[in-house]
Amino acid sequence: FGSYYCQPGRDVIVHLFEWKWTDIERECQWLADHNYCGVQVSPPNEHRIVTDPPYPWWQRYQPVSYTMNSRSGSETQFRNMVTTCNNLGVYIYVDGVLNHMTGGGSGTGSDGNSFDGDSLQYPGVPYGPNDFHGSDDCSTSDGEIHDYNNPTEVRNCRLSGLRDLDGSANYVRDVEAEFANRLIGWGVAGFRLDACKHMWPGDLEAILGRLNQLNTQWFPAGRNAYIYQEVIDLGGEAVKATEYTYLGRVTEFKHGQNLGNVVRKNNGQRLANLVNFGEGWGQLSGFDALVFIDNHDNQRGHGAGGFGTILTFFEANMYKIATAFELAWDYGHVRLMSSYNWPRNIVNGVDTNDWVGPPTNGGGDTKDVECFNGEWICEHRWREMYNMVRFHNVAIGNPVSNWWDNGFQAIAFGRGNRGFIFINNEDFAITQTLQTGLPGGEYCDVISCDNNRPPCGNSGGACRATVIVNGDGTATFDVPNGENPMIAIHV
Ligand SMILES: O=C(NCCCOc1c(-c2ccc(O)c(O)c2)oc2cc(O)cc(O)c2c1=O)[C@@H]1CCCN1C(=O)/C=C/c1ccc(O)c(O)c1
Ligand SMILES: [Ca+2]
Repeated sequence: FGSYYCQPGRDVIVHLFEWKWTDIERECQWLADHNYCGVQVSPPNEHRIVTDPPYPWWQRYQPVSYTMNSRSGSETQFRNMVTTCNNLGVYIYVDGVLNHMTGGGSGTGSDGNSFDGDSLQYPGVPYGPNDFHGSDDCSTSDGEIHDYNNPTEVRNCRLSGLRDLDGSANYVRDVEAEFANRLIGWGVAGFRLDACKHMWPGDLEAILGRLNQLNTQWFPAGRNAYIYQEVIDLGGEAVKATEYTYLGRVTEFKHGQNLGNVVRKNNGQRLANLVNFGEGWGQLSGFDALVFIDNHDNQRGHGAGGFGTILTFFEANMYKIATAFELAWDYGHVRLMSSYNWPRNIVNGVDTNDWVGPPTNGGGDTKDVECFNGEWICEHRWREMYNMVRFHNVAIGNPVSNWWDNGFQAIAFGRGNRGFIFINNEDFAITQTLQTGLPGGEYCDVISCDNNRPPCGNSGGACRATVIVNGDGTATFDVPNGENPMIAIHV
């Protein structure tokens, strides 16, 4: 389940976090025009409506049932989005929350179904007490996870109060597989499975074994759903990401942590050290890894070294450096984050507003997306991002080549004869003549310009001088420091 299907020349997926289905449907034309492979969407099934704090983003991660009315829209809107996007060759990956239901307390979900977390009643499914882990599965006094060095506790006890489903029960496995198969029938291409660290690999295996193959209206016959499992493994815990790689891909959280530390120059880290970035840094095999700079949770300061490590749109210049490297490098399946803005307020290392949900008119609705209006960040639409997606696509299948570094904070490397990038994270400009491996000719810097070949397109005056590659493949790079300290060229 670790291999994925993209239209030719496409590869990168983007997480349109908390976008409504109607907005994603509209965005798929632009995503097709810019050769993105697909979109990760927020959990589409019925979720709790949390009012204290008011409508936090993590209410989506408290399922009430598997019916399809959520903050992002209705079943019809979801199915229309899948059809429109699939017809454009932009595929949909669903965020599946299979480990748990809600926390304690009772109420009504986003699709009008009641629930009672205290008595373990979810009539919208239906689930009852028998479908959850109990004291014979979880041995802690309060039923909560406390010891992350106890793999049974991590799987069978409650994660921050969330009612923990018994994934060993055939009924639970059948119900969850039926939910996934319903979506597969509509044309969904795969799933991001939430909180897999808290599920037994064997239980996940049983659910995946129940999945149908993808809808042949859009996919070749015999293709399995693409599966990537969220396992937050930064080392130091009993549960390892490698326990899940036999089932599909696994999120590699060390990737964003390492790149954040290197680009921030934390504890003497150097860009030159990236020469063997990937498995050489103790990360998963690139063929098992789903990689990213930040995700919806750690962009809010949770985990992975908190605010001093993970890079986000708040640190835009460093974020673009890390993303350009990630897209030019040849490791893992890349997922870009696309965020909404919120009033970050760090007090004693914690963001007091880390719960804030997407832009709303109040009352837990979500406003229509308008990129760059101060509310929706749309990182995937930043020129530096979508132009490096094109670099990434052009370079697919070509090895890293012609590596150069200055031993410190400046590097350059190519991808066969397809592309070449120079990244200068020093605090001074650098001029260097290097072997690029590219055919001779005139190239535009795709970081600052619109096009890869003249006419470069001025992109608001940002476009820097062109790069002349000589017949022998050498070229001279004049790379500034500071804002966008990179030059990237490709055929
Ligand atoms: O302080 C919080 N949580 C306690 C810290 C535990 O963090 C959580 C982890 C978590 C954190 C670190 C780990 O190493 C780990 O194995 C699990 O995974 C979740 C997954 C969910 O589907 C729903 C959740 O509420 C959580 C969660 O609370 C706040 C308030 C409740 C939601 N939440 C949160 O912070 C919500 C976080 C969250 C929500 C969805 C995610 O997919 C995710 O990765 C994190
Ligand atoms: Ca569990």
